[in-house]
Amino acid sequence: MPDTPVNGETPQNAASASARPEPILDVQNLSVAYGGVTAVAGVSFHVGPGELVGVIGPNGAGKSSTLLALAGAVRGKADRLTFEGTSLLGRKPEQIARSGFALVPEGHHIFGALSVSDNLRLGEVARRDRAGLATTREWVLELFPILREFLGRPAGLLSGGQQQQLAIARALLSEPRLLVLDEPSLGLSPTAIDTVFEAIAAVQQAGTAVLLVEQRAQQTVAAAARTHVLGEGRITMTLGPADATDAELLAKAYLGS
Ligand SMILES: Nc1ncnc2c1ncn2[C@@H]1O[C@H](COP(=O)(O)OP(=O)(O)OP(=O)(O)O)[C@@H](O)[C@H]1O
Repeated sequence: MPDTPVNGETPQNAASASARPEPILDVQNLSVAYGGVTAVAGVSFHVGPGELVGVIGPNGAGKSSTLLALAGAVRGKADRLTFEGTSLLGRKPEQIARSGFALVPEGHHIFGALSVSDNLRLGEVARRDRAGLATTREWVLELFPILREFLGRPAGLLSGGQQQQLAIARALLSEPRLLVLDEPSLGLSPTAIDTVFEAIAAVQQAGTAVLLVEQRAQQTVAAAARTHVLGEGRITMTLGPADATDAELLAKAYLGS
């Protein structure tokens, strides 16, 4: 697949833009700077309803900064930054989190002293529909059976992979329309990584849109409808599932060359 311009949308995408459904997340020309350091330099991409979209790239490419700007945790500038048609610019992280946008940040951010069950309850606080909540809880525990087994155990005693499952499960309990994951495979064993990727596929198949930031290029490209390669704050390529078997292309994408 050829390199794409800075905006990262393929020409085909651009041509069919009028035909595609309204994106759930629309990012146009997003930039993030920390003082004089530019971390994200004009990134554009979209996530359609129920789509899984990937973002890969080496350390320091600007992946986390992009997600933090979407979630309102750092201030970004953009021509357009909308979630379900509403601008995210200038909104507070807690407002964004309550609007159906769930970010699972890098690292697990679970509460180690609390039980698995109590950690899960924290994901339920904004839910008003108690009947629907019971269904979601059951679905989440089916996705991550290990959590059901350890409901009464302090979350700090779980393995890294189990803690990551807990963090994703907690986010799903808020019943987000968009689940945003920042490097969920980081530090996990190969088996735990497979479990996390299987769960992400199941989440998407259940109709939730997913924005997945990863360093596991091959698995991400295989799973996502589109995977944008980020290098030095810019989208340098956009890959499709068929590219997942092209080792040379993936290496080039990963090395940012
Ligand atoms: N709070 C900050 N203050 C100053 N510079 C920062 C800050 N956070 C990130 N940066 C810089 O911004 C650039 C992008 O960092 P970012 O964490 O977004 O990249 P990343 O692709 O997520 O990397 P990694 O995979 O290592 O997490 C890097 O040069 C980084 O040093």
